[in-house]
Amino acid sequence: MILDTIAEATALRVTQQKKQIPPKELEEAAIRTAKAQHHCFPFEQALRQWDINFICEVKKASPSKGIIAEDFPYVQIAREYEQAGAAAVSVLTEPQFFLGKDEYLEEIVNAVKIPVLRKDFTIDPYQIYQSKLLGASAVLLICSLLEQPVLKEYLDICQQLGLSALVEAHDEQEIETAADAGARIIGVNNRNLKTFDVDIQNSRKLRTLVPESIIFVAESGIRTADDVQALRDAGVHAVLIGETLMRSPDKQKMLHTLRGNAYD
Ligand SMILES: O=P(O)(O)OC[C@@H](O)[C@@H](O)c1c[nH]c2ccccc12
Repeated sequence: MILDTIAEATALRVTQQKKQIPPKELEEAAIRTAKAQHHCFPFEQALRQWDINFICEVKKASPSKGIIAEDFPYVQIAREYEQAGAAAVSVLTEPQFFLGKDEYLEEIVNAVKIPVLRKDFTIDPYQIYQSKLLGASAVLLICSLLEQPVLKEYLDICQQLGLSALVEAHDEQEIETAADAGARIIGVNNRNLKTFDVDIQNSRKLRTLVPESIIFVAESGIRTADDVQALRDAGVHAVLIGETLMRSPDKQKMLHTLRGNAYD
């Protein structure tokens, strides 16, 4: 199964990275960085600004779609998202299956003012400390990769670092796990990471299971203004959109169209 394969590759990557910078050293540096900042969780705040808020993703490729963007001026793309009114940017850093890089994230953080989510497959606390040092405002925690006590432990580390966590759930059971662990932001993925099937109704169906005190993000497969409207009507706080924007030559115009106020 693809998710297990990606998780295994990630574990190998982290093992290699630990030889460069030992975990203790990385952890201490991240905690120092956090202490020098005030903890205001900008990612979380950004997702409660408007009736619906856009997290726009910078993604070159994916295992289900192959190469999405041949031409990949990632900093420029992030700037366009910001100019078009995105609430936050999501950056894939997984190198093998999504052709991401930590450097993309670092450069984008330095180029935009809106908060940046590090999209990677978190299976080790090392990656959370790393994300802090790369300048991310949030990390992704995928429920199906993390057992219950581990999820809670990772959320505590995020809290200590002033990092937000987007906790990804795919079904009723995972939503319960996420809420029990204390997630403040739950993302429901419309793409089943085991089969790659996309069903945009998934996040609508599961919306009512998440209390209003927790931010609800609908993720994946969002293509049209009607999709966005349906999710707005269902009361989601934010949508996470990658491919539709990455394939669009005019990202600013596409974001306006999706929002339902095309200026043409
Ligand atoms: O490109 P899309 O269909 O708009 O989807 C974006 C985002 O939701 C998707 O990239 C994603 C959601 N959860 C993930 C977990 C890992 C990697 C990627 C993802």
